[in-house]
Parts: sequence; C-alpha cells; structure tokens
Amino acid sequence: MANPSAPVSGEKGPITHVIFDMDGLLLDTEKFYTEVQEIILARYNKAFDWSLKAKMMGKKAIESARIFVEETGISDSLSAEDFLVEREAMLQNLFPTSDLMPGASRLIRHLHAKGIPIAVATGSHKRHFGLKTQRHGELFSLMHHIVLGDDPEVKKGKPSPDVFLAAARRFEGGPVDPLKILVFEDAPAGVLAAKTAGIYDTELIGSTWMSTSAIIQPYQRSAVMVPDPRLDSSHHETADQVLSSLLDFNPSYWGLPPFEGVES
Ligand SMILES: O=P(O)(O)OC[C@H](O)CO
Ligand SMILES: [Mg+2]
Repeated sequence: MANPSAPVSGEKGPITHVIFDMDGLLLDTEKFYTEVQEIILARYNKAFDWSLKAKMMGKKAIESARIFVEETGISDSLSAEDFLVEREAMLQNLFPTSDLMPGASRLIRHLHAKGIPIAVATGSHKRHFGLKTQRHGELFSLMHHIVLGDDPEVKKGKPSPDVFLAAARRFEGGPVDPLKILVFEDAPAGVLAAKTAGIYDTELIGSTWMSTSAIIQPYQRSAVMVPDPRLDSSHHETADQVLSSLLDFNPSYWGLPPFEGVES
C-alpha cells in the first residue's frame, strides 16, 4: 500500500541490494518521449495526455507504440512501426542531452560508497541506452550490472517482471532474495513489474495479468515510486513508498546506511 508519509527510521528492510529504473527515474528522459508524441499527435489534431502517458511509460518501444496508435485512434493512418521510425528521428537528437534527475547522483554515489550492490533494469534498448548515458558514463559505471530491454533474458517488457528477475539473478551470489531488494521506479508498469518479480515468472502470469493490490499484496519485494506529479495518484497504490524526488529518500527507513551527516 502506498505510504506517502514521512519515512520513519528503521521501519522497513533490511535491504541489501538496490535496482534502479532509468528513464524518468535516474534520467530526465520521459520529457523527450512526451514532447515528440505531442508533435506527432498534433498533426492529427489530437492532444497527448497523461492518462495515455501512464499506459505507455516504462514499456518496450514497440509495446508502447501499439498503445499510442490504438488509443489515439490513428492506427489506420500510422502504424506502430511507422510511428517508431518517425519518433526515432526526433529522439536521436534529444537523448544525448539527457540530464540526471535530482538526487540521482547523490544516491548512486552514496550506495556505491557504502558497498551496497546496485543495478539498473530499464526498458530502453542498447542503442538508446548509449545515447541517453553519453554524458553520464562515469556514474553508470558504478552499477554492478545493467539489464536492458533488448537483453535476451527479457522476453517481455514491464509490467512483466522479466527485467527485474534478470537483474536479481546477476548480482554476486544471485538470485538475491526478493525481500532484500529495493526497486526505484517512476512508471506504473515498472512498479507492478518490480512488485511481482519476486514470486511470479512470466509463464505463470502470461499476457492476461492485470494485477490488483489484492493479488500482489503478499509478495514482498519493495518498490519506491518517484512519479511525475502529473501522473494520477491512483497509480501510486501499488508502491510501498511514494516520494516527490530522490532527494527525499531516507536510506535508514529501509535499513540502508544513512547519508553522511544525516541523523537516522
Ligand atoms: O523507464 P525505463 O528505464 O524502463 O525505460 C522505458 C522506456 O524506454 C521509456 O518509457
Ligand atoms: Mg522509468
């Protein structure tokens, strides 16, 4: 259940490993997708809104492209594949300008310095990952490993748990106990993937799963959501904690080492 209230020291955890989402969580890249999709939809005299954004974000490119053309009713004029080609031309120029989200550098450097194994689990494929992290190579080099959306072990994108299962397996001594992993996510599909990754495998869930809080409640992999403020708060329910910014994260709440000079 979402807990937007101020963290209490030592209330959760202990967490020993951390997995980060990338787009919209570590990197301020979701704005590029939004911008480009607004431009494309304007040609059809349609507006892009955050209810559609919520359905698309965090997913593999082709999966979100299908949602885009179908939900906006333009699929007869623009196929998902052609949408991706058009979007790609614009995104390629924007991705190399990607900035870090507030608090991302501080948190990554802190956990790394304290010896907490950290990883990235992103829906982004290899080429996009390269463009987006062009200016942030040193920071991403602190990750123990990075699992990308086109990794052979990631058969399905979020909300399938594949990417988080692969990330948990690749830590030293993995797979790590789901109870000891904390996931950071910005997207509804990502939080859902993180919460279920400890228990289900993809075959069990299949393509029909749309989880409810009731179904996933017993499965205790923890997820901190840092959503865009424009995302409807109904999407917060699945997360264990909801923060406005990574700057608000209190490591002690999860049994992680506190920031230097900060009382736990
Ligand atoms: O949020 P991520 O890092 O899983 O990336 C997903 C897509 O590339 C963008 O929504
Ligand atoms: Mg994301």
